[in-house]
Amino acid sequence: HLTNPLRKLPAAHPLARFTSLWILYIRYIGYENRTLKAAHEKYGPIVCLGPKEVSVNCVKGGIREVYAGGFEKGDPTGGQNGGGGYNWYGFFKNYSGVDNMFSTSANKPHSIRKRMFSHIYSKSSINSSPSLAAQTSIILYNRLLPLLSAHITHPQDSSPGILNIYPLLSASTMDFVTGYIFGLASSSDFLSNPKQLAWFLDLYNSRRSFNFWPQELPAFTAAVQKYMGYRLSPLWVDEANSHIEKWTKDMCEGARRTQSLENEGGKVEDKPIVYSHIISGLAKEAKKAGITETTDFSDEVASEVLDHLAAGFDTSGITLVYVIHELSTHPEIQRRLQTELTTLSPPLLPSSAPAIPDAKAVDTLPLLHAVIWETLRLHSAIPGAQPRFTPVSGCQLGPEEKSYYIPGGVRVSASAGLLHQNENVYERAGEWRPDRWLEQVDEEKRKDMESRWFWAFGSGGRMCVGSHLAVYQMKYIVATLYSNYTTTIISDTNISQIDAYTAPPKSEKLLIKLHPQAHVKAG
Ligand code: HEM
Repeated sequence: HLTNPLRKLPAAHPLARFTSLWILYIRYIGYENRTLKAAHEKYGPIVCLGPKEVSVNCVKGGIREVYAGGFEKGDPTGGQNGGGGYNWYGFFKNYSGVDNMFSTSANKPHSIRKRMFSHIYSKSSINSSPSLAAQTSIILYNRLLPLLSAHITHPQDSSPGILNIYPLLSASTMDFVTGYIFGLASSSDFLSNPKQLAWFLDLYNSRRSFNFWPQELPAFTAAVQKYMGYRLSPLWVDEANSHIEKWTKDMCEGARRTQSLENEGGKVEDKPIVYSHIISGLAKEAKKAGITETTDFSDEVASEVLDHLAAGFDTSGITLVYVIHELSTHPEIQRRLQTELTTLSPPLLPSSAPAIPDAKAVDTLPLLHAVIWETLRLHSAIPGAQPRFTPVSGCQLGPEEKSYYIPGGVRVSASAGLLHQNENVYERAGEWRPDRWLEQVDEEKRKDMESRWFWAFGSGGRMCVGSHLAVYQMKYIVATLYSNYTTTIISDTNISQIDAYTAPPKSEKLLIKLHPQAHVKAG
């Protein structure tokens, strides 16, 4: 302890300087986000969480150094020959340990993989993709709108128009993301298959509370199982993972078949954009590395796309449920949004099908943009800590007036949920106020709000690759819903977010009532 430079930092708890058991316990009981919030409020922008762990909550001396500075996900001082140490994201490998971009420990292999995807997920590719436009039209007009209208005319087990909107939002985002990855013919169609949707969500969500042991203490978890025959994570979690993996491989296989038929007049919406790209990207990499024989990339491809579809559907679904909750509790903003949506041409009404308004037109609607951004700020789908490790040589962290030397191999993290609470940047930060994004502010203030402190998608080399796809689909879904309906709350009990890295509502539901607008004919 006496030689540990972290002893000079304010400690989040008296035990934190001496043992990591305190922060492990906080994580085990699901209190990490609220504990870090209280610690930063009390002690300022840098706090010690354990003998080899700190949390930062500032831009300069904080996220700028750690994330823009490219600190690695894996501990560079650990493992054999260095570089192979603990990596919190190793938990996100699929197919019994096959890495993907998100789980990759070191920056070098990560950036090779990321370069493969940057183009297809760029804003210009997303906004101008004929495949994605065709998929959008089909998902919105042939699936989402008929389903909403059926809730009015044939309510399943409640009064007309009353429904739990959350699973429907997850279904929409899954259909969008898998559509873009695998092509529509090989993707999920959860909006039309409620049973399949329920099957998937049950498998996916049931695993959430079993992350702690394999993610925080993977070596210990494996040792307990090996030597004591005791599973700290139940067997059915592995079984749920296997089902999801098998389902993903089936979609890969579908995309492979579509791709091989591409020259035979396939439909534009069936083009497997991401899948094709990764196949050709991996083949190019293999060629560069001098590998000439045909290599089977199927596990690598599936591990990668499984991560994209999980990251993409869950986070966007969570954001959307809060968009709808906030709009339903702010009827005046909902009305202003509906007025703004009438300016779209063609309008997003069933009578316009199959034509949809241009992606750029949807993207530049000022209030829609403000509503999405304010929700990403206040209800970040990933509000939790994003851990990295300090480089071997160590670094200086903390605000200019009081920075500290941090040695190599220290776990360091920041969180969107805390950065977005800065009152100097976001006044009345606890309130959902989309108008803050529409107010006239000076250039510096705008940069603070929009880029320096806005962290819903992270920052630096490992920030979200799917942010433009996320914003694209969320804007079209919200625009479609509010072009046709008004929403009010029926029950929002336990709508607040769970205390976790990815944070859906505690209740996993939001009961709303849909009120058709005058032009909507029930069908
Ligand atoms: C509202 C929606 C979304 C939010 C809030 C979000 C947020 C984030 C954040 C914060 C990270 C960095 C996490 C960390 O380093 O710990 C991330 C990474 C990532 N996201 Fe998203 N995301 C969203 C949608 C999507 C979509 C639609 C995709 C689909 C492709 C996607 C794919 C990924 C991938 C592959 C990474 C890892 C990137 C890398 O390792 O370089 N995300 N996301």
